[in-house]
Amino acid sequence: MIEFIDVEKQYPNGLTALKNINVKIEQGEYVAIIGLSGAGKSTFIRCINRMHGITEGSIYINGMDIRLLKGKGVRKLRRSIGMIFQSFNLVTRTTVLKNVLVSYVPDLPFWRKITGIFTKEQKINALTALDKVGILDKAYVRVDQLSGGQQQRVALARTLAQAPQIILADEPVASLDPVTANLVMEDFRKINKELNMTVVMNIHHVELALTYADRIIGIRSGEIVFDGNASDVNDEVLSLIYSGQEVEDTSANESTISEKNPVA
Ligand SMILES: Nc1ncnc2c1ncn2[C@@H]1O[C@H](COP(=O)(O)OP(=O)(O)OP(=O)(O)O)[C@@H](O)[C@H]1O
Repeated sequence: MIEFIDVEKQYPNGLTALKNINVKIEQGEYVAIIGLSGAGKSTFIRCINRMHGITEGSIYINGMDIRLLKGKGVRKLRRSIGMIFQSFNLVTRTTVLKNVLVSYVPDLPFWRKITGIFTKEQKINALTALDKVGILDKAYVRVDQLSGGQQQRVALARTLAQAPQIILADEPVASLDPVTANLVMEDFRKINKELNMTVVMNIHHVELALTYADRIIGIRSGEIVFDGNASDVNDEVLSLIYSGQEVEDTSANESTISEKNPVA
């Protein structure tokens, strides 16, 4: 379980990116974080794996106060949490399989790191991860010969090979065409349901969020203004998240939603 208690995050320049954050995410949930650009979505996600430190409050992961972790503890935490980025973060001049095997590098003894020798079990796990995201046939293909969607699947397989309990995804489909974006979102859902991995994803595309995630957290100006089932998100909720208007103000909601078109 991920638990935020009275969390505040202030950047060194004085900007408060998160405030009064109290939220619990159970193991196996699929949560989409939505909100305007600059609302604090990336900051929220990056606090979970200590890419960003918080300034007030606590974050517990499976009962462990991650604020108390030091060097080795932080590295261990990050290995137990997969992270997927919009830009895939792959080594494009080498094969798909090698990119997935990279997830084992921190666990290798020094002599293996420099020789690049992986165990049979690691190779099987890497191939199994590629199979899970449907690109086993691409294992020996160079990454730069793959489409964007296939590359994001390699990134997902690399994360899976790490066997994390939690996957954080920062705009994972933002650079993909609509059809491929749906396929990748489908992969996330499959992994979430079949392997009971928690998925916490930032996403600008509201329609995709509502289609694939079970729970939506709406952040506005660093605060959670909506937290509920995807099926409970309606135009009024979207207006609250995206325009800051109160739910009662229905007359203005319609025009604001169509103007900003957050559901497109
Ligand atoms: N390293 C930083 N130093 C100072 N301010 C930052 C830093 N990173 C982010 N911010 C600010 O914190 C606020 C929240 O940023 P964040 O990236 O979390 O928003 P976001 O909702 O993910 O936005 P986007 O959808 O555009 O990625 C913004 O005002 C941003 O300018």
